[in-house]
Amino acid sequence: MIEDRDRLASSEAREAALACVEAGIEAGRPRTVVREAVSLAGETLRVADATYDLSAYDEVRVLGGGNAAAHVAAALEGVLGDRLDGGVVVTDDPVETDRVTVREGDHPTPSERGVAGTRALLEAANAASEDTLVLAAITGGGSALMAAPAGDVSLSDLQSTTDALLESGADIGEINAVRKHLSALKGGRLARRAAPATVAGVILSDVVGNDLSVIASGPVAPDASTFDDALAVLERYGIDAPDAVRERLERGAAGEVAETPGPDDPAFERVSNHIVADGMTVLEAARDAAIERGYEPLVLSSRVRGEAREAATTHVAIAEEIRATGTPLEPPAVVLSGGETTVTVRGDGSGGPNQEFATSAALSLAERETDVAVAAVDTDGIDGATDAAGALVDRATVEDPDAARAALADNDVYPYLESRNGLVCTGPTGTNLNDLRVLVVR
Ligand SMILES: O=C(O)[C@H](O)CO
Repeated sequence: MIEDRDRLASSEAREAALACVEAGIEAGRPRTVVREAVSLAGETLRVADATYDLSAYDEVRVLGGGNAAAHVAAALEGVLGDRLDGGVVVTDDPVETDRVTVREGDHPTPSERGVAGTRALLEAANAASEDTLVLAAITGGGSALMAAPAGDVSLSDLQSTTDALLESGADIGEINAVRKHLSALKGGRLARRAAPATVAGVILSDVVGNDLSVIASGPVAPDASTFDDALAVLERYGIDAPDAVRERLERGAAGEVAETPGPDDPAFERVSNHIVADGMTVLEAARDAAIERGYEPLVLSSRVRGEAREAATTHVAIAEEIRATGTPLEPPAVVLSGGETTVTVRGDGSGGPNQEFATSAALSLAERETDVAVAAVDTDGIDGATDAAGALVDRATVEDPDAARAALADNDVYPYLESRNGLVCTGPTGTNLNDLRVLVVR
């Protein structure tokens, strides 16, 4: 899965870090998690801990979107066979499917083809009736991919607002509070379209804490955020949004545009959402891979957030303590964490949160001459808007600390890591379960 793996695995610690990354991503693939969570026995469809009697429905359709949505659709086809009637998903990682129509969109910035695919998705939702069972295939990346600008908001308004939000350092809950209030689908509006169909969400979470209303902006989940919240996010991060965006949000805050549906909305009477994989799925598999190689594992948290370069120095401090005093565990050890760090973009380069994490970690390791291998990847294989999943570094990565500092200052770590043979490239992995960080302490 990892390109040029032999070159990257130049020491035992680096090899172990790559093995943990591969095991984590593999465990989070839709074909693995869907087959575990969804099964069919006669007329009874099980989705996680819920069961659905298929004889009660005229049709079963898959509707949804996200980086891994086509893989989820294909896995559902594998389970349901000819009991599945069709459906539509919007994704940037298409795979061949027999019954479900796969429409391509773009991520992280929404695009024209994403809007067209989402239109088809909304039409399919409108066509659902009370005799339809909708399996909602929702995965991370869905907010950008399922683009449905509402009211007078244009696609280009949506694009510039999305780009500004992504560069602002706002967290995903804040970003999606805005996106939900500019959309005809997000914030539970897809469920409203599909009502009175029965909806079973088959969800892969890339959101820390698994808030259903935030994952892919919660197309089939009740939404507690408001137009006021969305305006507050623009204010907090100084986002200069286009006029149509600001006008819609202000009109909504004044009660002139309907709010997103909340938990008491009848649209959710027949909706249940099931998280079939999340960051912990990845961490547990990475932990098992570490144990197999004779390392003592420490799963720090699946909820690490904040500025990537700062999170890195804390992670390195933990590895340093393990080496120096055997606290909280004796080496050889593997420290693992998940979650989603962010980058506040001040420069004008290319990179992503995992690449900035790795560069900052490498700088700390070089400064302290600490012998630890650090891998940091986005499990979808796309860190930031680059073709790298992340990076693998150790203290030898940084020969010239000023060059590493300059790359961080300019948010331009991709070329720096490329020149230091640090980039980890996987291509799109078919899943999206947030970040994975692995520190191998020998
Ligand atoms: O699409 C999104 O909103 C993010 O990936 C979080 O799910």
